[in-house]
Amino acid sequence: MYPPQGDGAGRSEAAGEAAIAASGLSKRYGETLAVSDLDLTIPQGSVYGFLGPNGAGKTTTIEMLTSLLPPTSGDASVMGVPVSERDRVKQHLGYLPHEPPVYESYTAREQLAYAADIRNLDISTSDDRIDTLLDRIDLLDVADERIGTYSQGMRRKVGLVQALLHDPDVAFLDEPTSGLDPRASRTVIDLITEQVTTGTTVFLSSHILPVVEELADTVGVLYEGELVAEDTPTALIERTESETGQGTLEAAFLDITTDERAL
Ligand SMILES: Nc1ncnc2c1ncn2[C@@H]1O[C@H](COP(=O)(O)OP(=O)(O)OP(=O)(O)O)[C@@H](O)[C@H]1O
Repeated sequence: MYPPQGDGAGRSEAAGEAAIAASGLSKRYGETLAVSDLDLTIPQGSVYGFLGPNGAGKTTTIEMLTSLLPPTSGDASVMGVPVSERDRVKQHLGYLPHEPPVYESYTAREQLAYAADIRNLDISTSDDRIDTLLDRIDLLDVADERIGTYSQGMRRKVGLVQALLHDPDVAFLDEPTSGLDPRASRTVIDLITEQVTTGTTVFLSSHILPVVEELADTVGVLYEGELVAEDTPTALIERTESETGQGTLEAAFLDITTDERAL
């Protein structure tokens, strides 16, 4: 963690534990079974690409894994901590949701200082980290301008920095490159790659399949609430290539979510 905080639980204390584990995880909204009997074991320091068509249950899954939404049934843990223990789980997490939680009236620097304060980060080191990350992501020049004046892509980048600020054990990133131009997208991909080299586990949900193909060690495909495929990007592509005739994750995804293959 950056710096060590909370109950002291961190990557070293959770050595050997899966970063994310789920068993029979399900969520029902009335008649809708949004997530059905999901099992996951995601090792520390890996990138898990989480794919699925609109309405497949990705956001619902992420909200259960980040302790924001109680499951209807099943269990899940992050770094060995059950998701029912919200305060403890939150200490391990960074989360970039679909809508980055930022205040329009704050500057990026104020927003990130506020996030650091909430996380009880040491101010002298967090100020340096904020500047380093803002520079890394090409926002340093506008760091003292109000977020209300930012483009959607710039807000997304602030949200990403906010999610990574405390060097989390596990980062849940929902569409980190959505709305970014190719150069900004490349910067974000490189930043995520660097973060993973420090040991952070990334749970990456995105419809931008070339980004998932590049970053993910393992890809899980959710279809109507069920995990219908899980493998390395290469294996998923090879498995479907004879039918699709194309060697891309996008072609594999379209094939898998058309005929709903079993694991
Ligand atoms: N609060 C809610 N109340 C009732 N139904 C919900 C609620 N949230 C989600 N759902 C339903 O659960 C299912 C899964 O939704 P979810 O938002 O998890 O999908 P998703 O994979 O994140 O979709 P997208 O890619 O469009 O963001 C959908 O059928 C959706 O309508």
